[in-house]
Amino acid sequence: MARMAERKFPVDAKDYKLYEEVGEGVSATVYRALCIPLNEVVAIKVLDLEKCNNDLDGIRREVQTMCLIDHPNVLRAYCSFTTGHHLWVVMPYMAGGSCLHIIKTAYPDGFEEPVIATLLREVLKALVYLHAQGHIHRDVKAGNILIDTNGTIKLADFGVAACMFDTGDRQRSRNTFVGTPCWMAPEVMQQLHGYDFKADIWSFGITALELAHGHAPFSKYPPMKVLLMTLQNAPPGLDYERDKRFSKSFREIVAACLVKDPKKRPSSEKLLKHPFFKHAKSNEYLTRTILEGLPPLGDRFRMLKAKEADFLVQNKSLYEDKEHLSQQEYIRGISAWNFNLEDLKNQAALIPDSDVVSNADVPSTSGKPRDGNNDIASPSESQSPEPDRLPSPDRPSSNSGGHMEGSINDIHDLEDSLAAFPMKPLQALKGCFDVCEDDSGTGSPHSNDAIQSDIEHPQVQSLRKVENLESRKDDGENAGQNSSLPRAAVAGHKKPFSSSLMQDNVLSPKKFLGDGDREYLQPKYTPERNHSGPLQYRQKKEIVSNTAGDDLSEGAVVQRKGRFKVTAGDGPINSFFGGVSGGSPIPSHSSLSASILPSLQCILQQNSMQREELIKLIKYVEQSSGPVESVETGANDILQIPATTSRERELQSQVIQLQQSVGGLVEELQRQKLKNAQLEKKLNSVLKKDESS
Ligand SMILES: Nc1ncnc2c1ncn2[C@@H]1O[C@H](COP(=O)(O)OP(=O)(O)OP(=O)(O)O)[C@@H](O)[C@H]1O
Repeated sequence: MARMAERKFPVDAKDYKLYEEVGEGVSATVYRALCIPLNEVVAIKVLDLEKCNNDLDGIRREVQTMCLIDHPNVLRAYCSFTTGHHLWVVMPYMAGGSCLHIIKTAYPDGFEEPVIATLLREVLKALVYLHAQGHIHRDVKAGNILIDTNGTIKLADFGVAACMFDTGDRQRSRNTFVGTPCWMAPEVMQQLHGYDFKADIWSFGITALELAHGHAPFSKYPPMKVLLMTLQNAPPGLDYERDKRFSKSFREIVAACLVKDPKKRPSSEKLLKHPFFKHAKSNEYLTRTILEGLPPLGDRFRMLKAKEADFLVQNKSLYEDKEHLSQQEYIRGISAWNFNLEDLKNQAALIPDSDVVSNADVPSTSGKPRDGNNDIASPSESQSPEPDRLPSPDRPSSNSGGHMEGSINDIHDLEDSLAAFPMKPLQALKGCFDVCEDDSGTGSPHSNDAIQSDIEHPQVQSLRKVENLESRKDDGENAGQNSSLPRAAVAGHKKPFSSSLMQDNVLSPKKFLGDGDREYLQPKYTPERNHSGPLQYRQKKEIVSNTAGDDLSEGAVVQRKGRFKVTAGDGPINSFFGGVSGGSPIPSHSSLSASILPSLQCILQQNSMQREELIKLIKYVEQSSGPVESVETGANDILQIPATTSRERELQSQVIQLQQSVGGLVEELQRQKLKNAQLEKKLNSVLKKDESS
């Protein structure tokens, strides 16, 4: 390290030669490059500051952290500098790429246990170091585990790292909703008491499953569903049936990490001593087993991009349909997201019940072979739902009741869980979807893309041209025309207004009817789809923009934040070049209303439903104080009111009990009246007798 620090990496773009693209994240593109004066191959992460919204603090933090890092398992930055509106971060080139890339290229069903143990041991070493330094990484996942040709493993990407020792404003970042949903710990989602480095342990457990299965649990679901499932379901884990190939110690370590109560999770230091790591081997073993025979990183990256482009081109017709565009938006799900009960119900209805089976709903003894694409892991953990699970009184005990029933149950599930959500997480869930800055063109006649093409560094521009040409070749005839659309042309796209109030047609129930739609939402390419994978998303975004072709009206370009980020410490979302300083503590009116409105609407909607039911109940109670005959009719009326929530059902049964007791009292009264009348009669006759005698 000391030797490296002595070498001075130049801070001028002219001193670097960019080669091919080797990776893409949400806000960055990574190139292999040559540092000319030092004659050393490096990786350069090029961040488009315009696309980073107001997260300049985050970027600064990432770069600062990366420069200060001094550990063999943590990727450090050599230097960083800005050029145009791009930030270049120069770092060691990890020629093997990320574990996610390797999985996608050659191990779609995951790695073998010794490989996993070796990878995870190295990652844990990085976490022990970071945690000891007071850092929470907050984005541990296979996409951020990089490997070099000699098998060295480094944990990368400090885009969302937080410092445990921060005070004041920065401390608040730990109450901020960041991370990638599938890997995100429940306490990070819930935002009740903040979180600490144990959040990384959860992500580490999810990463272990990702390495074992080739994808993270719930990765095929849209973000909101992932959030709900993570909060509601028992934690995922390794399944005895499906994961027979893995050892008991592997199952144990995963289970130890994926405990919902962060206090019960072991520290990184303690985990490192777990017997599971007896299976770990040398770095050289990794080179032999997972790197040998792989094409160079740049080629692999291109192949993956082409594969995804193919997928999108093949499904072009789907994307041309406006409704599907909305659906596509929904799948990508962030910027136009609406936190709305109806939408959540619709979402639930979209997911075939076979996919919606919660961990808690599947008996582990079923021994049923699971769909290889099913991302929901671990029936084994499912038998004993955790005590800290959100209450869900109407949770179905099984999903065997057929498709419709499954969907309906799931809707109830969602409703109940929403009802059970304390207000803060409710806001947090809303908050997890950034409202993008005004991309709609209302503020600026140019989109980011247009600006980008104007002032992009010439090296990046020329690489983009080559990339465009290549993608034209790859996309074949159909796509050629579209993919050749220059970015500047696409820039004319009117991005959807990013208010949180979604247009009515966006998630209208009518589009959830057809099976085709379901297929669309659960495509055959499921293993390929990973909502959290930066590469796929970005690729989709571009291709969809292109394939959308003529339809420039809406939904074609939606900017997604790969990590969800909001809340306490975060000020308004503003553009780096928008003239508004980042990190202002006072939210703008529009961002405030965008964050609060959906929650208020949701509450209003629920209130008005409850109000209707109450009016019916009051009417009934008024009627029931009338003649006895009307009681029965009234009771029938009551019973016909669909019981939508358990509270309503409770009220209904109370009313029925009251009716019954009123009926009983009336009968009793009549009996007493009769008795009285008889007594009166008797009394009268006695009196008459007395008078006559
Ligand atoms: N030093 C490196 N050497 C080789 N490849 C790299 C390097 N750094 C990053 N990559 C590749 O580029 C991809 C994107 O990089 P990175 O994750 O840093 O971008 P990001 O915008 O922060 O993405 P994310 O969405 O994960 O936050 C990585 O997944 C990895 O495949």
